[in-house]
Amino acid sequence: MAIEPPFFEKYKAILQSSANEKEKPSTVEGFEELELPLIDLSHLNLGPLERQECIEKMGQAAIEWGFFQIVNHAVPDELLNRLKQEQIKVFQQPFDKKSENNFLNLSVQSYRWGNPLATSLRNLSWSEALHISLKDISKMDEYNKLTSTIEEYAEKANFLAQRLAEYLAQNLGIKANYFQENCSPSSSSLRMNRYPPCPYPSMMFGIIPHTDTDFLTIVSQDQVGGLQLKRNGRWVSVKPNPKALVVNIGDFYQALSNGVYKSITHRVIANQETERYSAAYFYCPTYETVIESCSKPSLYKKFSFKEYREQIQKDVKATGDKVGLSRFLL
Ligand SMILES: O=C(O)CCC(=O)C(=O)O
Ligand SMILES: [Fe+2]
Repeated sequence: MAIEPPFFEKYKAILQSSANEKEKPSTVEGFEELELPLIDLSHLNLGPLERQECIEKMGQAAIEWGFFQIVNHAVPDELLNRLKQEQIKVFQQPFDKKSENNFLNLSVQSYRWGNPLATSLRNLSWSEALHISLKDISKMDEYNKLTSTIEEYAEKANFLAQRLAEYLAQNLGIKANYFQENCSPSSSSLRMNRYPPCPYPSMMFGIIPHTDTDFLTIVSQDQVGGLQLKRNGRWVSVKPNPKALVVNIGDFYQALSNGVYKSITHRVIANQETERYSAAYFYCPTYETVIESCSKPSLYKKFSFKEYREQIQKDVKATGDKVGLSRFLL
């Protein structure tokens, strides 16, 4: 049975009408490949001076890039490999099974592909994803290796994300227990992405340009490459580093930091030959948490995670895409 989602059948009309369009998404070729600022977390345990330098470097990267990569992050390679193997196994199941409403006992729409509301190639992602809200993990079959691996990974990722968020907060004078008070291991989510080979890589995206709806994201990616971010008005490719995890600032940290840390637009380019896997851990607060700028005058209205999500849902329905933080500008 076929594992691939029926991209061609579903998006036939868009594919046909877009073949002649002048303005197509950018192609794979010709992007500069950059190494993200590298933060070695082992420096936090050296001396006070190295520790301070490391924290400042992280803050600087969050200001100038909105992205950095971390090594010596204490997530074992063995666990990352196991997560990838389980991820491969789950996506290799037949499409009919993946798209069942109670697949893995998760909430409806945990398994996603393409974009049900796509109106053109610009808002169509050539990928499939399992988006697991971590509060759902208790519903999954507990004797399953996928469940236990996700549980193990989520615990490590949560610990790491909280530490990163706290170090970043030190540069801004946000109170030390802010994240402990507002985030819990079950308020975050894990999105496992699979990018199948795409027959038209020059015409469409693996994931359309977006910013992340969270405080920060920790991404584990394989060596295929394709992640790009917008830097000084240009798209640049992130060079994969097998030892590193990628971290990016999300909309909530941009709002909390009053625009100091940047939630940068990023995307994934489709690849004609090779499938690609990544796993993104979204560090989020509880729904009721109200996010408010840490300094005055505030650039943004305060909003709860719930309000923000509802706004995104409205915008996606109306435009096929999320509008994001600019909705909340004062
Ligand atoms: O696949 C990647 O490298 C990034 C994925 C991503 O941006 C996301 O899931 O939000
Ligand atoms: Fe993202």
